[in-house]
Amino acid sequence: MTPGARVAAAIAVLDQIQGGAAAEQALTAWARGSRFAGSKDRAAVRDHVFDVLRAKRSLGDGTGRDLMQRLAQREGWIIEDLFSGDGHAPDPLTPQEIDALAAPLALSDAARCDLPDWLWPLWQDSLGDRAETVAKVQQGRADVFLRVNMRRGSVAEAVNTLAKDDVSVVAHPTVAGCLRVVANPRRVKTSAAYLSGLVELQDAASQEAVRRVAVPDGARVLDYCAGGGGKALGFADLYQAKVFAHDIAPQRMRDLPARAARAGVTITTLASDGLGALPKFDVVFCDAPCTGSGTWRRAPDAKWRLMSKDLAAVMQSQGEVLACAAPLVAQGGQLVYATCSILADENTETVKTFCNAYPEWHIVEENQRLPDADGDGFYTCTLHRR
Ligand SMILES: C[S@@+](CC[C@H](N)C(=O)[O-])C[C@H]1O[C@@H](n2cnc3c(N)ncnc32)[C@H](O)[C@@H]1O
Repeated sequence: MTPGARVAAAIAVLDQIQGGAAAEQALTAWARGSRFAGSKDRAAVRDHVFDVLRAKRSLGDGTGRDLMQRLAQREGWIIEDLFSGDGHAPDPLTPQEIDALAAPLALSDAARCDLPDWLWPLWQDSLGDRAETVAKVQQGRADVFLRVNMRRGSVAEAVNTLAKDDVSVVAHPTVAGCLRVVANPRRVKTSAAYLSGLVELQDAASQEAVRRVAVPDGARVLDYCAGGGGKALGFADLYQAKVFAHDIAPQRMRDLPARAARAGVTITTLASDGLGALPKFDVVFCDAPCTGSGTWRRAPDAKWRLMSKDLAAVMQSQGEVLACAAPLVAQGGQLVYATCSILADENTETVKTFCNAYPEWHIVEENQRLPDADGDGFYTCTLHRR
């Protein structure tokens, strides 16, 4: 596909999304109907779509065609070359479009920061004088990070094995065993290092969250909201612990046995029924359902789809998770609450509400990481029983 044809494809996908389709579904539907598109074309179209979605409001929030014109302008691309009308490229700009593009957009603070109006005050309450900076970080792309699985080899072995597949990495500045992919991130999943379990895809912030937990040798660790099992795999790799995984939706853990086998670790999945009758756990890690506001660079349509009623529902789930997980913690054990959100309502406020309802629990350590060049936003709070 020519660069113009890729822009035309992105316009079609963006129109679907602006019409209410989810981004991943719209991209998948386009790819299915475009068998002529190679992997580089699909990647380029996806990048265009996601670059627009991260900054949809500050680009003027119009049709797919309007948005791609504004993106091209922002990126300094030669618009006439892309909107040429040649082959499968979009039609040339009309005189009205040329005038519209020349006029600066009148943007509210929320639009400039690419957030929905209803969320902007909550965002400011949560982030104070960093509200704008953090919002603007989320307008850009996030790097891909890998966790070296120490059970399979060393960091040096991982770096060398990845290099053989042309995947270049550098060490994360603060998180041990974490590598930033600096070339060919799309080759990771087919690389020998990944297929042999030497590296796992995981954001630096999630890796740091697992490393923050002090897990004694022989401890029983429960990843209570395991989902795909990223945190459980991290615990099993890093600590001499017996690791268990649970999720209210057990089908989300379906790939975990294969992932654990690839990593060379043992993780026991547990059903909700009978969980309370099992011996208690020394660590119960609750990677609670959340808005994902710390990861919106990776899933940018989530911030546009989120409604205030969704935030209320997610906060209710978070309270339920803590209330159900707390009794599973052994005497002297730790309850760790975590989210990949940066909204105080889902973090400090949820924990405060829990501690008010269950005063036997108190906060021992709290950490809020904000999204930046070195990873996503992530919150952890360790609670002990009095
Ligand atoms: C943020 S995701 C977990 C991500 C996962 N830990 C990982 O690292 O890939 C939250 C998970 O919590 C689960 N969940 C939601 N409500 C729950 C509940 N009441 N009890 C247990 N799990 C719950 C969801 O099914 C979802 O898989």
